[in-house]
Amino acid sequence: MNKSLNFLQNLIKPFKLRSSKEGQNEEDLEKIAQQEQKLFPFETLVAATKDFHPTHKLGEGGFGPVFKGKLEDGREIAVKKLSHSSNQGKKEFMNEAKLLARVQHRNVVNLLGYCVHGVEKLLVYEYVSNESLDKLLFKSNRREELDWKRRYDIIVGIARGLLYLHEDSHNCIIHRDIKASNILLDDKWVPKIADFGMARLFPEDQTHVNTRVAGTNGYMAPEYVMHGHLSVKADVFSFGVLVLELISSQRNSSFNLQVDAQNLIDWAYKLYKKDRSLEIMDPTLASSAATDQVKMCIQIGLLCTQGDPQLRPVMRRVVVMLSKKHGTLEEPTRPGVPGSRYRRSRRPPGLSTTSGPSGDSESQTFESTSHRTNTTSATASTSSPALDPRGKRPMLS
Ligand SMILES: Nc1ncnc2c1ncn2[C@@H]1O[C@H](COP(=O)(O)OP(=O)(O)OP(=O)(O)O)[C@@H](O)[C@H]1O
Repeated sequence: MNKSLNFLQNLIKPFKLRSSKEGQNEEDLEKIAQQEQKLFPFETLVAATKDFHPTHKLGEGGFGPVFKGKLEDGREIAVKKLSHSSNQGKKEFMNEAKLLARVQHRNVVNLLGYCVHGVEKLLVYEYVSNESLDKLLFKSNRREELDWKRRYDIIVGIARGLLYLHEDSHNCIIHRDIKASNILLDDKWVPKIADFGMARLFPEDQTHVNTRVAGTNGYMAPEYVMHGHLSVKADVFSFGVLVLELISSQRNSSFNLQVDAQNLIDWAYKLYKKDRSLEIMDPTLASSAATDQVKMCIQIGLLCTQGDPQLRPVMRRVVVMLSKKHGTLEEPTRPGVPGSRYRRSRRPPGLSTTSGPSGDSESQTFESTSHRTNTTSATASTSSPALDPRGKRPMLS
């Protein structure tokens, strides 16, 4: 009896082995497929963030809270829990997130993957260790750490990241929300553009909940605020504002000098016309600044913020201009009046929001609103000027 049992067991052994190996293989394949699809299991994110513990919270943006986490393999991540107001279906969200996870550039915050769990939709980003640019530039006493060389490298890095989004990624991505708080710096001061592609994830984005107190942010191109005309030139405008902010350490939106100017770019333009543009420079840069380079960057900032979008350079040209040691650049024309991404009340998307015909958006007071306008980010064709009323993709007019 024992003999025959042994015989039987020996007969079954190889099959048993094979089936457990197959099981292992299946598991491995599943893992590979998950990695390929950039799909994170919810439990992995729960474990990484200690169940989204408040002490792990990095902050809260218009799209929801962000938590710091650590994966089992040691990688640090930032997990963004999207607010439930995204009406996007699961499948569509996954498709869009998968697409965005393919966007990879040294100057863009990498989206490592995503997760859907019940009603929860989460995005998993690489963790960027230094502060966001606005905190360093405007809110801390660490401003001096940003000497001219660092600021110049940051300007060049943002320009390259934007060029990639506009021209070199698989789709043209118009960011629509370039501003100092959306630039994260890593431990080597490399700037990384955050929050790209959000309009793809919030297609009905006029329902986007924004819990923060709204205010003028002063980065939005006038043609976009007033007429809903969206093109890569809207990002170029915001980039120009950012360049001038980086040089002056002043926010365009809360520009408060006792000078005869509406805002920072207006002030910079007036001084430029008098050949005194260097006066906008942050005094802490005096010892580190290469004045010719600073002047050139001011001129580039002014070229990018010109009122007429046609006259603004594309990012490829900006990157070339920044790489020039010397050489003449064209003369900037009058700057446009920047607007705000917030509006007073809900109006049909695409219509004028905050800035009146007089263009005095900077002097207006904006009320807190529970809705964000459709101005986050879009994927579009470079030549598409008009805005998709659903806020997702610009359409050909
Ligand atoms: N990948 C990341 N690495 C490190 N910190 C991050 C990362 N992404 C976001 N954060 C931090 O999380 C906080 C919230 O970021 P989030 O981008 O959601 O909002 P925001 O930029 O403050 O506002 P908005 O939604 O208007 O752009 C910020 O303090 C930001 O610095």
